[in-house]
Amino acid sequence: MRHFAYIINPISGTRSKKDLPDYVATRTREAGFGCTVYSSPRDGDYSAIEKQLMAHETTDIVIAGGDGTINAAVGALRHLGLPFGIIPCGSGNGLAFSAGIPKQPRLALETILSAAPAPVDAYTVNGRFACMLCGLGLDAKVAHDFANAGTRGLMTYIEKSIANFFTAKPHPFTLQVEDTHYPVEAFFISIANSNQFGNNVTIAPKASLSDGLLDVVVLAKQNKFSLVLQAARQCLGFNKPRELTTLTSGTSLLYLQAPSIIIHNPEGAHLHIDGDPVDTAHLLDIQVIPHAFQLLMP
Ligand SMILES: Nc1ncnc2c1ncn2[C@@H]1O[C@H](COP(=O)(O)OP(=O)(O)OP(=O)(O)O)[C@@H](O)[C@H]1O
Repeated sequence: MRHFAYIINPISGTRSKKDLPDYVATRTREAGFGCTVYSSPRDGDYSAIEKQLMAHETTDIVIAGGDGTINAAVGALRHLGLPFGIIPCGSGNGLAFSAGIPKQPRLALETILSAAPAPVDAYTVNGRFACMLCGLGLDAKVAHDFANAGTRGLMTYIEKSIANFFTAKPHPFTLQVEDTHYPVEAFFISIANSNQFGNNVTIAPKASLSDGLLDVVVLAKQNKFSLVLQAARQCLGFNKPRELTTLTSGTSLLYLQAPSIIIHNPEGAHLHIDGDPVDTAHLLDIQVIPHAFQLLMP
């Protein structure tokens, strides 16, 4: 018999999750399966939960949280080889929405109970697990401010994005794909596995969750009006990915796909991984992990 483990983050997003444990347990048992409900560990240490998963002969792991919770749970538990499901309960829910998982927790649960697992890529940033989107510069600074804001949710995210937009300054970077080096001053660099930032705002509309490629988007130094226009063109899917070797210097928006990339970050621009702020580095080695885990998705 299938046995579902639900890992619920009590603080992600803004929606109350008070009734969620009872709801998922009742509905899962009604469907004829076993289940256990856990709270996500605040410190990201999943070793105690892992022991429980094995003791209960768990067959499926369902994460109710945002991208940060998915990152921590999948990074810690994917070696078990069990399929993951997502009930989107975060502020952005980029991976869940990229995978077409419904926003409503009840519908997401029905998808999980009936879906077949499909492989999804992930990647590492200097060896650290990432599954959705990481970024350097402006959006990472927003992630740092968001984490310190005291409130979560979309409105807080928008407020922090607007405040940072007006003060943002470009940073020097060098992109390295195989033997090609491309120096660029940029407001931000996003490296996406999913096709969006979250909340269905696309950053790399062509990004596939399972093509073995990362989508890299760079917004280079330009005036802020042009920055908005270029970002809008990218979000609306007007740009096509190009080879780094074909880009001329002075290009205001770079969009490329590669299985790995090295980014030199001499000024130590802020870094986020899956929406959570992390310590930055002067050299970032980013490598895709093809078919890193199985996701229950429509
Ligand atoms: N039991 C817990 N108590 C308190 N904090 C927790 C707990 N479990 C996880 N966390 C923290 O919750 C934070 C937010 O999680 P998550 O990223 O999933 O939500 P979000 O930021 O609201 O959504 P999204 O990432 O989709 O924008 C993470 O930084 C994580 O460390």
